Amino acid sequence: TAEGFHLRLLEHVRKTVKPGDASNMIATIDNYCYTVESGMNVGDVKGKILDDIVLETNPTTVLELGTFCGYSALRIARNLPENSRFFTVEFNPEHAAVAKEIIHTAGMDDKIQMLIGPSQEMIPQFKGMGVSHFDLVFVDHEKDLYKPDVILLEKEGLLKKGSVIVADNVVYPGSPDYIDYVRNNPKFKSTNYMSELEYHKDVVDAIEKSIYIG
Ligand SMILES: Oc1cc(-c2ccc(F)cc2)cc2cncnc12
Ligand SMILES: [Mg+2]
Repeated sequence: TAEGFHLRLLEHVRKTVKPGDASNMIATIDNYCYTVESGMNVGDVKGKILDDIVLETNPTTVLELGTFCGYSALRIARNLPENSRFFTVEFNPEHAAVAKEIIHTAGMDDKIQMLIGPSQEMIPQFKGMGVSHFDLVFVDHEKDLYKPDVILLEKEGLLKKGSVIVADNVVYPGSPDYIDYVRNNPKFKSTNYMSELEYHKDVVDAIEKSIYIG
């Protein structure tokens, strides 16, 4: 069962990974998910779309909602310029503990700051941490929180003209209220990137990129 996936993945990583190498960690996680059991990481196919958007945006301040095991945190951090600030929020302490070890083993501690707690409580704290706004936000947590959290980010003044919101799973499992909100909101310009569910070629999923125009 998916229950305990993070612990089985961590055991596999401890036995096989080459420390200090983020790309090797990413490949190791993908290989485990293709050959042993799939986890809810964004994966390599949608991960490439995410990589391209990060490289195109070249963000200096980034937020991820939904760390899980740290896979997408590594994909994002790997493509950030020097002296950028990257925060990732995870509410599940067991997942966060696995992510912390995976990020540490990959040698990316100094690029990624993990916060453990509910996104609705974490988001109001960023101004006080010296964050003026986020250039890019990757939304990949509880699908029912996509819309309220993006609304909260705007309310907190954490979006600026040109800020990019990248949302995973807008088809499967789907976040219909978020898609409806962001596509019908004149403050956002959205693009859909059709793809497939991680590690499942036969299941359709998509990434939505929404640029905040304020
Ligand atoms: O990318 C994702 C995929 C799935 C998921 C659900 C059901 C299923 F059968 C397969 C995969 C769940 C997620 C929860 N949070 C963030 N991302 C997720
Ligand atoms: Mg996802």
